[in-house]
Amino acid sequence: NKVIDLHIGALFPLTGSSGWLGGMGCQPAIYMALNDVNNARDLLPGYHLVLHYNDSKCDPGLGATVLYDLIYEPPTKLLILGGCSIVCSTVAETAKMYNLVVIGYGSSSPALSNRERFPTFFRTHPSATIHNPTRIKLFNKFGWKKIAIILEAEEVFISTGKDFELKCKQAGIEIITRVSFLTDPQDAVKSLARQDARIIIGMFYGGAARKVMCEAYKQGLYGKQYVWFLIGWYEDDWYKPVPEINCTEEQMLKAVDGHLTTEALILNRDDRPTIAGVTAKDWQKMYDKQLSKSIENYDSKRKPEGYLEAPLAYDAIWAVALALNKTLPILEKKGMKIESFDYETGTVIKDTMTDALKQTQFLGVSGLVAFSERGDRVALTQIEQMVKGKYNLLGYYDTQADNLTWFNNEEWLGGKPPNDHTIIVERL
Ligand SMILES: CC1(C)CO[C@@H](CC(=O)O)CN1
Repeated sequence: NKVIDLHIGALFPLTGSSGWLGGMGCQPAIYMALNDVNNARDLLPGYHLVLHYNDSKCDPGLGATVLYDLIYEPPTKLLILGGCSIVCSTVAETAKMYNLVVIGYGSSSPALSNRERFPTFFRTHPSATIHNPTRIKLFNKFGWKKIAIILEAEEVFISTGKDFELKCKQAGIEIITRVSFLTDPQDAVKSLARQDARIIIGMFYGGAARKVMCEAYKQGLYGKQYVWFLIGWYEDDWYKPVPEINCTEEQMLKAVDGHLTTEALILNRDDRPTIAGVTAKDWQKMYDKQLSKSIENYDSKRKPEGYLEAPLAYDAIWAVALALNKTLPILEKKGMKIESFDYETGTVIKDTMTDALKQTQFLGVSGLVAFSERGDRVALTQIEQMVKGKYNLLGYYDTQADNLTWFNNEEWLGGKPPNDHTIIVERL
């Protein structure tokens, strides 16, 4: 019997001059998943998923126009996949007017957890706020109660910083100072020094991280009395100076020595077979092969942007397929067909899809895939420490279970964890 096509829209940040251009790395993973889903025997019987995509350039304005193209050019799309946070905000805000579910595979902004604004938004990419409970868990572990924050004035860091301060207050942790900068962190670092900050949380992109840590070197905000918490998803040699940084590599190494990082775990770490039918490690080999086919003279040392998030894109298609699979029989009972969906009257289908996504759970290549009430990805976080230019794995944290797996690999320059402020020893 005839196979019916179900059409999905997607926006990839492929070209463009700013923001996260992760479409390059994510698109091949999405096609891998489409292939696997369409070949899976007992999934979506009688249906075939077809993808229609446009380049968003990680630009919200262009994102809106190409969303309209996807909506107004036949065939009708059932849902939309989105990448960059700033594009997903525009797309998810608009898409709900067309009864469209939106799945973010590359969107980390905390703002997207707003269920009033984005009632049909789900994401396989964890929100940036996932770092915050992990940071607080470590403060409690090492007895730090006075914390300083320095952040780059970007929406994602401002909203993560707000969530962080709220959680610190709830945990009885004092924020002794919070500073931000647009492009030059010199004054911000100066005020950290003035406030005698010792435990410092840095929220900024990799480029700004180089400037901050070079400034920290110049102002002596490094060494055995300090702990810097940085973000863990920078490229491996992020601390190596680039022309505009006036610190040598060895000065940078001194500044970054001993810092801790937190990041969401977005590649399954054990050897269980994932939804792809293979382990995450084996999947990555297949993905690498796919990349070398889709990017001419692909250099496996220069990973494309989106390489890290590719498992999230792969799992997003599986989440859609499994949720759709759950939706079919429910619609049948209502005498409805999924292929009858249209933007004006599709409310019941959209609601059934949303309910199905809320219950969707599976072991994806990116780890256990599950969504919170607000559509946020549930995930573990990973904690590392840089020692002499190399990151050592310190542990994992499961926020939901408040469970810290710790390997006792940490090294302190002063032989023990630094204090969070100057201890005045009374000479009796
Ligand atoms: C870990 C990172 C780099 C965070 O930003 C995401 C992009 C975005 O949130 O717009 C992609 N993944």
